[in-house]
Amino acid sequence: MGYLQNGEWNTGWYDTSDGSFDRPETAFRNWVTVDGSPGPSGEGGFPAESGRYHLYVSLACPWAHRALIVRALKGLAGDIGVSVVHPHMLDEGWTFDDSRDGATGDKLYGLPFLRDIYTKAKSDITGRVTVPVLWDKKRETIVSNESAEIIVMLNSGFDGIASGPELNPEDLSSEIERVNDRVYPGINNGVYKAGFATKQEPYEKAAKEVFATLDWMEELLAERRYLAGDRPTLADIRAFTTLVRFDAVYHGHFKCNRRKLIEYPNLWAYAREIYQWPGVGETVNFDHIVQHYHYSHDMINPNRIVPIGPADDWSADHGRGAAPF
Ligand SMILES: N[C@@H](CCC(=O)N[C@@H](CS)C(=O)NCC(=O)O)C(=O)O
Repeated sequence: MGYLQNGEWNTGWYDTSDGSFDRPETAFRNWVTVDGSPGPSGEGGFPAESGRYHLYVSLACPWAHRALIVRALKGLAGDIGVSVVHPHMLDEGWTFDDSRDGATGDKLYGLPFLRDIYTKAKSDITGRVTVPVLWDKKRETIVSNESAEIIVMLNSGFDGIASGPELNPEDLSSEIERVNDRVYPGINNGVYKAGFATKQEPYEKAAKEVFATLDWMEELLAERRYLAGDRPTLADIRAFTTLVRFDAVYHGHFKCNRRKLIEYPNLWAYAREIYQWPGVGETVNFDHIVQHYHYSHDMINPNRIVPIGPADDWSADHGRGAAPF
């Protein structure tokens, strides 16, 4: 674990001296658009082109996982390449060690560390070195390292190249926003707030919020098939990457242990359905997920014992009918 300061690597963990974890802002906020015009933030000059962009991901990371799922659902696997880091994130940060199954090394430049991709984009950069990264091979720079925006680009910035379902439909936009505004603080970031807390009070506040949010989602799914309505949207992808890690990692390692995902009938069937959509199961790597968290966070798990894990059956029939696409 560490961060870049003026392009130099420093080892160090987040400042949690007040007992709570605050997620830092993201550095690169440009957008791929159909014609290269600027998006809602950053600068323009990143037009959609097959073969031009590359994703750097960890298969352990829920934020990177969002991008991998949308890439798969939008039929972009042949247009956007992927490099996968090693699941252990220690003093060097994310590395391109390819010795573990599923880790690919840096397919573009053969660099040793993900931080080298950040300094290649900006030699004097200050900030954390996070996944996912959407890289532009032509301009040799980072387009974006904000997953919430990368998935919107993959859904709609590649029109004419992408196929597959519309995951950000205009008519559901206010519901998508309403759901995201609850799911992000409640569970996506909420599990981290519980897990990284170093004092009792912030831990309890976050953990209770996790379960209040899961209870709310469980009830919502009794009324509608997907979180924002009758069709799957980016809100479901954003929820799924937390749900799929829940029993394996967040329940134990992050102390979100009031209930397991499999104890919520609607949520568990819903999560299994998404897992079983064409292309999604292939993006889930439980070995990287379980290894990463238990091995990398030595302030939570100093002996690096990796638990044997639950035996949740993700391929069991979900009973919710045919896949929507
Ligand atoms: N806001 C970012 C957060 C990404 C993020 O925090 N990724 C984690 C892995 S799950 C990471 O790379 N952490 C490394 C670090 O913080 O140094 C996004 O959603 O893309």
